[in-house]
Amino acid sequence: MGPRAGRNGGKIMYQGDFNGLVHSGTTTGKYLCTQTQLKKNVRNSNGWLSLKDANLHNLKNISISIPKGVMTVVTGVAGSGKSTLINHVLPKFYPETIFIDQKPIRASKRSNIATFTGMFDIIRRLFSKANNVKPALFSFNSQGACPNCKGLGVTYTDLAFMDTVVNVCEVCQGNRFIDEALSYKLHGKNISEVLNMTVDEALDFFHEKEISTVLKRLADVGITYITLGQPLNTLSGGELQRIKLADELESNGNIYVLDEPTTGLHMSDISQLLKILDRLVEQGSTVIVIEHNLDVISQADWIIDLGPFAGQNGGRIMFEGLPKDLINCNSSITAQYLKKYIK
Ligand SMILES: Nc1ncnc2c1ncn2[C@@H]1O[C@H](COP(=O)(O)OP(=O)(O)OP(=O)(O)O)[C@@H](O)[C@H]1O
Repeated sequence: MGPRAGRNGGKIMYQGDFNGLVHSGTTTGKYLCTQTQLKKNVRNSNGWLSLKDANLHNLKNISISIPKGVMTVVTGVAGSGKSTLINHVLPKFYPETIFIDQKPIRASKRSNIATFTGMFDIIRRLFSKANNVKPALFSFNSQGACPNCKGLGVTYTDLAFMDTVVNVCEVCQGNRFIDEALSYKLHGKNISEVLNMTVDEALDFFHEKEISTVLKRLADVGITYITLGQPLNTLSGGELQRIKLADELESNGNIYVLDEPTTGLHMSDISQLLKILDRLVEQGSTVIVIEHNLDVISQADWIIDLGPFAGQNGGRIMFEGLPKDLINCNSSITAQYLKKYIK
């Protein structure tokens, strides 16, 4: 399916056998043709995070140093202790660690990209100033809300023993606002039309620095095609992860952890994710990724491999060091796979 995401997707790009897909010229086909290579120029660390005597769950009293200012990938078979070490032990030593995951941001049906990024407050102020009325009139959470759907744009009908039925609000026709709010315009568009703009369209529409900076960050992580008003609870895990990363793009000196961030991502999404992680590192942050995906492992500056097996048969450090040296580590299962699949 493709060719891209959101409104720009939804078309069948190819159907047939695997061989045909490889030669189809589609984005998926092109990625299947490319051979993964180990990163040649790894970055140097600018310090170390030190974890001592970790014995939680299956960890065998291990002590380890994780390089700062580079991307470390933590590998090992399922159940070897990766999450225990990085998600549970690391924050005990470094509570400032920031976890970026694919989980819902806020379950609220009312949150969207515009509210989450703080852009909506600025947009409401612009509407207010242009029309000399209160900003609250342009809020679907208060004064401007359609009274029938309470600003949700849809109504929910609970049916016993069946899924809730969702209908477009018959009063506002899904645009969430009362008529008075919709009668006011900013550069020729009403507030509902603005929320229906994609990030790309909004970048053309808004020239105010406060808004375009936020929009640019979203575009940088590939969120160009989502409308400002799309509820956060309808975004995919990969999209949520990118929105969280967009929020961090200007930060530096932080410690970020991502636990299997490639889950559910297409190969082209993975290369975009790697570019974002690189940008965080270039800005002076430390990135630690727990991953099984060879495309990510191959781009590490430093690798920590746990094993040898799962549960009580795991919890030991099999390897820590540069990716090129892992290849020669005979006791590591990860090394055997790296040798097979990576040039
Ligand atoms: N809360 C817990 N209590 C007891 N044992 C646990 C707990 N959490 C994890 N374990 C065990 O510790 C071991 C390591 O689990 P962990 O989740 O760290 O593995 P992992 O390498 O991250 O695996 P995966 O790749 O499947 O996520 C496993 O045997 C697991 O069953």
